This record gives sequence, C-alpha cells and structure tokens, in this order.
Amino acid sequence: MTQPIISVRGVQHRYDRQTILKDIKFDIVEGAFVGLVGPNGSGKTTLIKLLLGIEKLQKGQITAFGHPIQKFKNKGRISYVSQKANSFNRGFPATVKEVVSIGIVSKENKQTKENLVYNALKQVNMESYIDRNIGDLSGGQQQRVFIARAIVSNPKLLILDEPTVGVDSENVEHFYRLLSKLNKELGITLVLVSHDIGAITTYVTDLLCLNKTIHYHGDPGDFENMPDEQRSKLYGHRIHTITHDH
Ligand SMILES: Nc1ncnc2c1ncn2[C@@H]1O[C@H](COP(=O)(O)OP(=O)(O)OP(=O)(O)O)[C@@H](O)[C@H]1O
Repeated sequence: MTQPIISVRGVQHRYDRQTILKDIKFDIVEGAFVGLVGPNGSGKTTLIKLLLGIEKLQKGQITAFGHPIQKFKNKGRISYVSQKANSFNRGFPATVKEVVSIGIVSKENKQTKENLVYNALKQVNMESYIDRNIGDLSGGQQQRVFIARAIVSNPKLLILDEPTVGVDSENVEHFYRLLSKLNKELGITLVLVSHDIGAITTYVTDLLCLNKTIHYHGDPGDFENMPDEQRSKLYGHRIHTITHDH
C-alpha cells in the first residue's frame, strides 16, 4: 500500500475556550487530489495551518513525510497558496519573474533560477507574461502566477486555500483543470480547500468533509450519489444539489 505523506491522528484544536477541531483523523497518500470542504468557520484554514506547522499542534499527532510535524524540515516539499494571493493592486512594483523567483528555496545560480521560473510559468501557460507587472494581470492570471511560484521548487504536496475567490466562473473551471494537470502530469499531491463541493467533485480523487470533525472521507462520486439529506448530515451543514456540467 502507498505510504501516506501526511498522517493526522486524534487532532484537537482550541482557540481560547472554543473547540475548533476535534478527533481529526485522516491520511493523504502520494498522488491524491484531495478536496477539503466545509461550511464557513468549520476549521478548514486552521487544519491547513496545522499541516503547515504555522499553528502549533495542541493535541494529537501529525506526521509529514514520516516526520512529526514539530520536527519536520520542509525544504520545499510542502508548498502553499493562500486565500488572498491574487489581490495585488495595479501598479504593484514587481514583475511576474520576481514574484515566481520568491518560491525558489535552494541556492541556485542566475541561469538556473531563470530556467526554473520559466519552466514553472510554462506549466501554468503564463510564460509570455514573464516580464509584466503582477498588478497589471487579471485575478485569474495572478492566481496562475502564484501557482507557478508555489511549484517552482518542485514540491511534493501543494495546499491551496480557497484559491478561486475573486476568479470568475469560466476561469474557475480552467483553474481546476490546471490543478488536475499538475496532479496527473507532474505527480504533485494536492489539497484544495473549497466551498464549492459541486465544482470540485469532478476533479478530486478524495473528498474530505470537515465541520469541526471529519464527517466524510472517501470517493467524491459516492458522496455525490447520496441522497441530499444524507450528504447534508455528512457535510455537517445543509447542502443543496449543485451540479456543474463539464
Ligand atoms: N487566531 C484565531 N483566534 C481565535 N479564533 C480563531 C482564530 N482563527 C480562526 N478562529 C475561529 O475558528 C473558527 C474556524 O476558523 P477557520 O478559519 O479555521 O475556518 P474556515 O473553515 O477556514 O472558515 P472560512 O470558510 O470562513 O474561511 C472560526 O470560528 C474562527 O473565527
């Protein structure tokens, strides 16, 4: 069986006196495309922060690539695109090349750096924008540049927190297709945080429904085929049938 690259056991998390996460247990295997869904305030970002080691683990165990998260040295293996990545204003004084270079974690010479940046931009079809100012691009284009920055050091796992906020629906579809390509062709394991269960089930291999605890972890197709009422229970929140044609 494939070894999990992330393993979470018995995780609990509180802010002040409020329990945000409880009895969290799941594995992420190499090559998976995981959709992490849940209503507002269900703890998705907190869980991601724990996986990234940004938030201190209070109770339970998390291992990343076989190491306890407290001792894990990332070295570019886990990469992250945050919720508000695509919000640069017009005129922001940085080129696409400069933004993507920030993602290079190893010491490289100038030529290697340029090649890495170009290749990462090519993966997201943005290589022709390399010398443009980041602020002059649309939200969807900026988001692609941030993906390039996140993959420029060849991560094994890429975590994206609501990356399609502010991106129009047509570009959202393109964006999910791009993620699917990165997963299948480059073999990058993905965790995609989203509100839009209907849109992501087509692309993800595993669905994780979170609302304080994990209510469902499994095949997205099996989840979609359940009656609405049962799905609402598993999602931990009322859910409408949202189907998207692809
Ligand atoms: N640093 C913090 N201190 C105190 N409470 C926090 C902190 N961060 C988050 N919370 C609270 O924890 C709960 C879960 O927040 P979190 O951001 O993890 O949820 P989420 O599922 O990502 O929400 P959303 O979908 O709205 O982004 C919320 O009630 C939030 O107000």
